[in-house]
Amino acid sequence: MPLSVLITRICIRSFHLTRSIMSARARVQIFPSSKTLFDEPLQMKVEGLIPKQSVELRAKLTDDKGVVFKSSAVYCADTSGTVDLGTSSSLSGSYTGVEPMGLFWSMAPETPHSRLIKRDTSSPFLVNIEVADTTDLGHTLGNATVERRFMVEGARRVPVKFGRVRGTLFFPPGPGPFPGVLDLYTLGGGLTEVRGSLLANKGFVVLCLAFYRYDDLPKTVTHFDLEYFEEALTFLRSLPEVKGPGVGLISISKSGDLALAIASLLPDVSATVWINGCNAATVFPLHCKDRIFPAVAVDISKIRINGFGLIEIKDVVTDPMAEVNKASLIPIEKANGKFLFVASEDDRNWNSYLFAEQATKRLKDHGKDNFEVVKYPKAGHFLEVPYMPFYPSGIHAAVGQVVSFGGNAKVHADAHVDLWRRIQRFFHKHLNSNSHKAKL
Ligand SMILES: CCCCCCCCCCCCCCCCCCCC(=O)SCCNC(=O)CCNC(=O)[C@H](O)C(C)(C)COP(=O)(O)OP(=O)(O)OC[C@H]1O[C@@H](n2cnc3c(N)ncnc32)[C@H](O)[C@@H]1OP(=O)(O)O
Repeated sequence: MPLSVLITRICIRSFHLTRSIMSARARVQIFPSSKTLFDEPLQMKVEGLIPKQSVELRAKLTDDKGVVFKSSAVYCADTSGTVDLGTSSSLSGSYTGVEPMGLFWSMAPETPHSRLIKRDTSSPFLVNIEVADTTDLGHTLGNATVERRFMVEGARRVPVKFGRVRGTLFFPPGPGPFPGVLDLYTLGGGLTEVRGSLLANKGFVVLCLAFYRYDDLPKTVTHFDLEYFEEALTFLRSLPEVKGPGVGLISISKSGDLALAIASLLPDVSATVWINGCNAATVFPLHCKDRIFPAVAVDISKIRINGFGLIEIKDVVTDPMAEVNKASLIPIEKANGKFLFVASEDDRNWNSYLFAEQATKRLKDHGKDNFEVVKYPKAGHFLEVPYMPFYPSGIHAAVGQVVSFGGNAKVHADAHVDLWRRIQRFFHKHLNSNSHKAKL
């Protein structure tokens, strides 16, 4: 190698070395604290950088199934050597622009098509934040660990085995009584505690209910029985901490039709949140004493492959209003409580937007106005809690293969934040609670 090239290389290396030594003490500041609830925003600042230094911020967590979720964003420090995520723009990476919580909602799984899994919400997620030089040396300049918790101090998590009922109960701190909410998740079975544990922090006793493939519940099902949900509601209402008689329901996807049936056919359900569900029984028949709601017909010729090579099943569930599906429709006009229908306009799992329209038309046709509707343009199927990593595709429990769930990451993340406020407001309003209202 010619001497001049060698000297140039040594100079470049020592320049990078000096830069990284100079900024090795970059401080990552987290406000209000490095220990926050999963659904709480936080502010992050990196100080002690070289003025105008280009850095990459990286976030990483490992979920309860061992899947690593990561995000990164490139920033340019200001003239005082600071990157403030509340005001600085990400120039490239997992997101661009000013996104104070971008490092959280834009995390993507290393194992493609994975959903962030938290099995036991009594422990937090630990998110590692790293600040790295963007030069080819890529030195770590600073780091921090952020704890994202699911339960406030004093909240209680109690696994439930009562009669046939299986799930987990979450109690807010204090003696109560609090309004009760039954949380139903989606197809695939198991138990999902994330939404329920966070909702309990807002002043509700929440029973996250498993309905199959969990503990000693059946591994597979051929139909659902309304009586199981009745047993769960009776149990929830019987708790001294629960203010009755009216309770709330929250559902998503497949459990949307279950929630409509529970609210319409069982007594004392005062408020039902339906997120991207259907207005007719789906996938499995629903047995309700002597009445059976058959599953709405599917047309698998409607399966298509989208531009990313992913299966799209949006039109596979046929129109619930079609003659062939009349017996599957849930008679929601029988419900005495209130409904919050939430529909994502880019739901590629099924046409939840149409189903919400049909449900509200049915209520109006029966002279009822006991509902609110919120629609999210460009949001996808899995609407969850704030800052949940976007889940645009995954293995579908009914299809057994990866399907597209739709949505735009940024719009979907904003919908999470907006919806979470609406859900709390809706439950506080209709479940007669005066506590926590001030915060909303
Ligand atoms: C072009 C060619 C195409 C060909 C396709 C042909 C297909 C034709 C069929 C067409 C049918 C079309 C029907 C359309 C109907 C559409 C409408 C249906 C309604 C919906 O859309 S519902 C939305 C669907 N939702 C999902 O799919 C959920 C997303 N997916 C997932 O969550 C997961 O991937 C899934 C599917 C649940 C499976 O994940 P998996 O890893 O297998 O399982 P789990 O992680 O859930 O469970 C593993 C294991 O852990 C136990 N478990 C669960 N929770 C807990 C807990 N909290 N604590 C402890 N243990 C837990 C669970 O019981 C499991 O134990 P096992 O012993 O059973 O392994």
